[in-house]
Amino acid sequence: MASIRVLFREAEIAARVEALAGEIVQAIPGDFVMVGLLKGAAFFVADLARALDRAGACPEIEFLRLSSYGLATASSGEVRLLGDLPSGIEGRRVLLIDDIVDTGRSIAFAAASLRERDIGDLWTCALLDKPQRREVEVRIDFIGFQIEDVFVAGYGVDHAEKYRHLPYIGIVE
Ligand SMILES: O=P(O)(O)OC[C@H]1O[C@H](OP(=O)(O)OP(=O)(O)O)[C@H](O)[C@@H]1O
Ligand SMILES: Nc1nc2[nH]cnc2c(=O)[nH]1
Repeated sequence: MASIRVLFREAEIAARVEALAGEIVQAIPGDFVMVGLLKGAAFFVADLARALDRAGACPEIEFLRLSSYGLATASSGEVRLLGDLPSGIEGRRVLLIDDIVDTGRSIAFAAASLRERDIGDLWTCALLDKPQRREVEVRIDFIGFQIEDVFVAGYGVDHAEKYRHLPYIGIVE
């Protein structure tokens, strides 16, 4: 059984999510759709949506379900689409949201898939960013925290499907 060393406590995450919502409403006035990447981004999307409401936005919420890591701690190199959006995203402005950007493959795959549907402007947001690990070039407009090359879990992020339920984010050791 792995152990988890706390990296970001619940209150620290909440404060950063609140600040990110402020940055997002400044940059994206008007209507937009949040598109979260399941499963990892579920908690982040839920908290960010409520923070966006407090900041004065009223986004719609959709999800795409992708998988790349499976039970492993390294990307399979192949992103699979396990669950798609309903129709009707054409022409909409989208804020694409993931919990973590590592190689960049998952969010780049999702961004490409959205662009194929003729959406309006697209912004990207990640709670955690590991820039040292990037293999695919992708622009992240809103970043919660930049972290080193460590494997993390908690707050929706799993290690072999465990630890998503933790209210904090920790390093898997
Ligand atoms: O930048 P990348 O190297 O693509 O890694 C980031 C992705 O890896 C995790 O997803 P995972 O495939 O583990 O699926 P999950 O969201 O269901 O946990 C995480 O939620 C990101 O979507
Ligand atoms: N759980 C988990 N999934 C990831 N996917 C890409 N990087 C990570 C990570 O650090 N932790």
